Amino acid sequence: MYQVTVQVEIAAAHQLRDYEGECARVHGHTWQIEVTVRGNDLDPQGMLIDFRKLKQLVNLVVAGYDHSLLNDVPPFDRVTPTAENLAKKIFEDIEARLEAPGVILEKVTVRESPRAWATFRRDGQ
Ligand SMILES: Nc1nc2c(c(=O)[nH]1)N=C([C@H](O)[C@H](O)COP(=O)(O)OP(=O)(O)OP(=O)(O)O)CN2
Ligand SMILES: [Zn+2]
Repeated sequence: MYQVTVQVEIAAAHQLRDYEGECARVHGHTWQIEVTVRGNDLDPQGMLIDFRKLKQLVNLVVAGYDHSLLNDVPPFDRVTPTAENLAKKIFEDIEARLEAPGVILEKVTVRESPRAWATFRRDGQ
């Protein structure tokens, strides 16, 4: 089994709702979004999926969040933009658009900083 991982970055502000502490105020992060796919078979070029194709897809999915206040961008106008919620939403959006036979989306990790991150993956995977 092979795994391929790519990472992209966005700059965005957010604020936590119903939260006691300074993170309830608007503040920003350079969010790192790490996406891992897996599969058993390589194409004739020896790739599970081209890094560039996967990065393009991730960039497409997160483009609407870059340089935004996440709390203004659906669904985060209703759902608090925690790293966990962002990871799940990005996972679902990538999964819906991933057109690569035999390539399965394994996990999405969203880092607010090098010291704090959240990962979403499907149960049992
Ligand atoms: N489980 C989660 N906990 C917290 C989240 C989150 O998304 N999921 N988010 C926050 C805040 O956004 C906060 O900006 C991040 O908190 P923290 O990592 O503590 O940020 P600091 O910059 O203060 O951390 P240092 O490591 O001290 O620099 C809070 N919790
Ligand atoms: Zn934050």
